[in-house]
Parts: sequence; C-alpha cells; structure tokens
Amino acid sequence: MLGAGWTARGRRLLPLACRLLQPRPLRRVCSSGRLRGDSAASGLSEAGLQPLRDKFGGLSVRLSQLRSPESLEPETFRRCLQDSIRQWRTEGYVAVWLHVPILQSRFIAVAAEQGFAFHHAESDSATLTLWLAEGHSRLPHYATHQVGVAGAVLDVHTGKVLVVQDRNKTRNAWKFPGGLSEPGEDIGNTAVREVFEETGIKSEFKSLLSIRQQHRHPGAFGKSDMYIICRMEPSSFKISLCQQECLRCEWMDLAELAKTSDTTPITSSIARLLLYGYREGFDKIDLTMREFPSVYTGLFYKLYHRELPENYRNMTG
Ligand SMILES: NC(=O)C1=CN([C@@H]2O[C@H](COP(=O)(O)OP(=O)(O)OC[C@H]3O[C@@H](n4cnc5c(N)ncnc54)[C@H](O)[C@@H]3O)[C@@H](O)[C@H]2O)C=CC1
Ligand SMILES: [Mg+2]
Repeated sequence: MLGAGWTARGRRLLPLACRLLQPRPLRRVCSSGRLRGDSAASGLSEAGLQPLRDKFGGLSVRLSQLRSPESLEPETFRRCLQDSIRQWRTEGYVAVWLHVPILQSRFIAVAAEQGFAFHHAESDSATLTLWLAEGHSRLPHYATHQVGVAGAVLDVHTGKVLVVQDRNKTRNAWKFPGGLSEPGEDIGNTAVREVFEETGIKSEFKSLLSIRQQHRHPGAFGKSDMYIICRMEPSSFKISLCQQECLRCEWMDLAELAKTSDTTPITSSIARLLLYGYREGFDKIDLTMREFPSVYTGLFYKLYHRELPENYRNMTG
C-alpha cells in the first residue's frame, strides 16, 4: 500500500520513478556510458533520468533529471532506491554516485538511511556515494587541501623585501603578503593578486621558493593547508595598505628580516633562503615554471622544478 502522503500525480509516477531507479545490466551500456536496452530503458529516456556507468564499474544517478521531482514522495524514493541497490549489487556495480540538487535535499536523508554518505557539496548540489563492492571503498576523497600563496617581493636594487603584519592575528609578526588561492587560479597569479590587494604593490611572479604542508589546519575547516611562497619582482613601489586585512606594511631590509625574531619560523627560513639566492644567484633557490599541453585536450598545465641545464633539457634518442 502507498503512504497517506501519496498524491494522485505521484501515484501515476510510481512505476516511472521505480523504473528510473532500476539498474541496467552492465552489458547494456552504450558507448556514451548511458544504460540502454528494453522498454524500461525507454521509460528512463522518456523521463530524462538515465543512470550512467563509469569506467570503474560505478553508476551515476542525477536527480536533476527527474521531470517532476515535487511529485516523488520520499517514501517512494526510499523503496525504489532500496530495490535498485539490491539489484545493482547483484549485477556487480561497484559504487553509486548520487547527485542531488539543493532543492531536492529531502532525498538526501532517505539516501543516507540506505548507507549513502556525502562525498562533497558545492553551491547548489550535493554528491553522495555508496560503495557496493566487497571490502573498503576505493572511491577517491574530495579535496583534501586548501592552498594559500604568499609573495616574497624583493627589490633587487635596494635589497628590501615587502612585509606585512596581518590584522586579526594573535601575534603581530612580520610576514609576506598573501592569501588563499581561488578555484582555477594559477599559483603565481594568486601571489600577484594577493600582494596587490593587501599592499597596492604590483609585482611579477619569478619562481616558487617553498611549500609548507599543515594537517588539520583550523583555518581550512579541518582540512590540510598548503602554503606556498613565491619569489616576486616589484614593478611599483608605493605602498597602499589594505586596512581591512593588514595592520602594517613596509619595505624591510632582507638581511634584517632574516635576523629578526619578530617574525614566524616560515618567514624567517624563507627570508634566509631568499638572502642566499640574492647573494649567490637565484638559480640556487628557484623552482621555475614551464607550461605544457595537458593530456586533457585543450588544457595546459604548469610544471615547477629546478632549472635544467640546456643539454639535459633537450635530450633525444
Ligand atoms: N607566514 C605565516 O606564518 C602564515 C601563513 N599563513 C597561510 O596563509 C594562507 C592564508 O592566508 P590569509 O592571509 O589568512 O588569507 P587571505 O589573505 O585570503 O585572507 C582571508 C580573509 O578572510 C577573512 N576571514 C577568514 N575567516 C573568516 C571568517 N570566518 N569570517 C569572516 N571573514 C573571515 C579574513 O579576515 C581575511 O580578510 C594559508 O595558507 C595559511 O596557512 C597564514 C598566516 C601566517
Ligand atoms: Mg592575507
């Protein structure tokens, strides 16, 4: 029997909803990854909801494809999902990815009762997963780190480096201006942007100097934090301090920064590294950047490493 909350429209949709969640045998997968085949599959197409098989033997179900999600009662969804999970297991699928638009969030609790857990949620959609195969889940985790980037902006003509003291910090220590990378932003571009936003100084990215990894970072919502310091060259010199983020900003003698105790251990270490490069040659400290075409068509990536001598760079045969 159907529940009391079941509407006339919902009743009409029950067979459809059940079919929407019916698993398709692996052999019915077409080249696009869509499950194809018999009358049930044509029902799926009709409603626009088509579970997709991925190359790892998992399935992807997108609730955004439901034509009338408001007519699908959570109880109906629960029964359909339960049946489907049983069948998907029998058919050897290894995992299910369930994509839920924020407005259909009532289905999340139902899926959680069937063993689904959040994989990630962003903006207007949540993705839940259920591992179906034997043993522990082999599904990759979502993002594990946040990335922060600072710019060590050195004026090579004066030997002075740009330093700030952040507002809202427990201790006022000198550090390089910097901040969090935005999605899709190159490391060097974050450094240029953050240096400019916090100090008004324009600068150019030259190289990577260091990477700090910190687990369970309180400012990263308990995730890990990668803090990257770049070597930068200034192209303007007049400071215009961001009052919201910074307390102080100045051009400080690099040798003084390398010696002062009024700084953090990271800044102190990198000031000494930068001083060494300034005196002995930046090739001794730089991780420079090269750009290559990616295996993903139309995309490029940036590779950072120590400079290679010409005869190693152009090796053939
Ligand atoms: N040199 C060192 O020792 C230090 C390194 N770092 C690293 O720098 C990176 C982050 O740099 P930041 O300058 O902190 O980032 P950021 O320059 O992007 O500034 C973050 C902004 O978000 C605001 N904010 C943060 N949490 C907030 C909240 N809950 N509510 C409202 N506003 C909030 C802050 O007030 C600040 O304006 C991280 O990778 C961190 O590990 C941070 C501090 C010191
Ligand atoms: Mg900052």
